[in-house]
Amino acid sequence: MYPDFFATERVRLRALEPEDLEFLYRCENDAELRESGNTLVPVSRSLLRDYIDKSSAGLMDAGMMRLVICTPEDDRPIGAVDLYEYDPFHKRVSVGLFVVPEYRREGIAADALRLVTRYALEHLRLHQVVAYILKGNEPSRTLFESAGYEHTATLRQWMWHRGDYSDVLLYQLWKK
Ligand SMILES: CC(=O)SCCNC(=O)CCNC(=O)[C@H](O)C(C)(C)COP(=O)(O)OP(=O)(O)OC[C@H]1O[C@@H](n2cnc3c(N)ncnc32)[C@H](O)[C@@H]1OP(=O)(O)O
Repeated sequence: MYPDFFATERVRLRALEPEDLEFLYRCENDAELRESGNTLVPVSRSLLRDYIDKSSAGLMDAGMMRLVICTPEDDRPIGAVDLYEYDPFHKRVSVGLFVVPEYRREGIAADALRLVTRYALEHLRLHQVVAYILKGNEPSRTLFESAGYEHTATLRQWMWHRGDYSDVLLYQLWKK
């Protein structure tokens, strides 16, 4: 049987819907997520509405895609996983994800990361998936290592984080 790339018993990954606007708005303007990302200004609802409209283009056309992480029972959005920096020549893509605090430590991110990695390598037939993790982000390091990613390089002083430049660790998982 062909694998289901978008569901486990714990999570379902689905495309963005117009109804996700308020969830996205909350997350994009969340202080914790902002500090681990590259957002410099508050994100407006109008910008996000446009983003949702265009999100159906898919990874191959848009170079990026966001999947909403949901509870399988009621489709409630509890996180998101992004594939971005898609490179069709070198056949690689970057991955990033978050889970809302109320649903953490339940294996949600572990399932979502495994699903999206498998989707990228098996269904899209990419050669590798890459992740950039702030050096101090221990939960994420363990999460990615458990999913089979290897720490292969360190980008020194790569991101401004909490008043100082922080190293960023490059994690890679490639087809062996
Ligand atoms: C490339 C990147 O995307 S890096 C940025 C990642 N995103 C963020 O840092 C945003 C804020 N943080 C979060 O959204 C969440 O804490 C995440 C995504 C890091 C983890 O989400 P969760 O759903 O809680 O992770 P999950 O429950 O699947 O944990 C998987 C494993 O990761 C590790 N882990 C997760 N959270 C923690 C923690 N707080 N402390 C230590 N280890 C942790 C553990 O090994 C865990 O397995 P275990 O519970 O069997 O010990």
